[in-house]
Amino acid sequence: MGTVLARLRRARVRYGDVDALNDVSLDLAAGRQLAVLGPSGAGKSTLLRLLTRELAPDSGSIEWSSSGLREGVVRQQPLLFDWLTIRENVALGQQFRANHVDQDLVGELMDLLGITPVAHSYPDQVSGGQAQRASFARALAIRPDLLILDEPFSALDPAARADLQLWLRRELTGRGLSSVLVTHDLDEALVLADDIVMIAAGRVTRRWANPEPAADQAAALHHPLRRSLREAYACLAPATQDQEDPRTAQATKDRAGGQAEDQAGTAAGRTAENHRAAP
Ligand SMILES: Nc1ncnc2c1ncn2[C@@H]1O[C@H](COP(=O)(O)OP(=O)(O)OP(=O)(O)O)[C@@H](O)[C@H]1O
Repeated sequence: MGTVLARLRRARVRYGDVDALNDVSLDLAAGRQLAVLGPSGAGKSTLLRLLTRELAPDSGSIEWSSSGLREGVVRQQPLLFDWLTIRENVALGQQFRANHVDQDLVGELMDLLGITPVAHSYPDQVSGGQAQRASFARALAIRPDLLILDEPFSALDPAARADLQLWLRRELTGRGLSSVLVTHDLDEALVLADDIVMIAAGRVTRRWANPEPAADQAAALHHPLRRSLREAYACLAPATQDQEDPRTAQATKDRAGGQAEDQAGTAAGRTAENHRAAP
């Protein structure tokens, strides 16, 4: 593995009596995408707050490869300023950081994200998908080394979500960026992540390497790691076990070989799992 941007070692964060994170060790490698899965209250947001430096560990450590690393953040809601146009919102991160706006880059990102037609609109005049695209453009406009993504697709409709996920994967790879994505969507993790960790009760409980991310959400349904992720997640959140995802039901029907293929998938999943995420 190449350069490590950030290294957490045995990090612990407490809020009063609550251990929100406990004994978490992770490497964020340059050019790799990490997905963090886990049920509600597992500690995912707390982990992101360490990475955005809003918090420091109570014990253990977080070491950065450089003090000048740039982090772009995209959250569940776009968090745009209502009194600024979409273009002004996109440029805002640059303005804050450098007191200078690279208008060419802003224009290029808006083109890439398909929001140039709404450049002069205000946030309450655009769709939720367009607003979230503006939030991605704003994060990328600071030329980040690391993108921190806190369920950035969860408020989007399925078509916009799939579209933006594919766009993001291409951009992350094309620009050589690293990302940390918190998501509840296993298929999203399979599309976007090279490494996947599961957190429960503040601890990392499982790690997977994903040597071949799925091409899209439909391909994720047949991904060799899917069963393993699903089983691990179901153990943590029993309610999800009974709720058959309609996409899974269709995928199951599609499988001609049924059980034989399941076994092959599980075996392949195990092989991929053995190639574990560091450390
Ligand atoms: N400011 C706070 N004060 C006290 N306890 C907190 C605070 N923030 C989070 N917690 C607790 O810390 C634990 C981890 O919370 P965190 O928000 O990191 O979980 P999460 O995995 O992001 O959950 P969700 O998926 O619901 O957003 C939970 O038990 C939560 O109740």
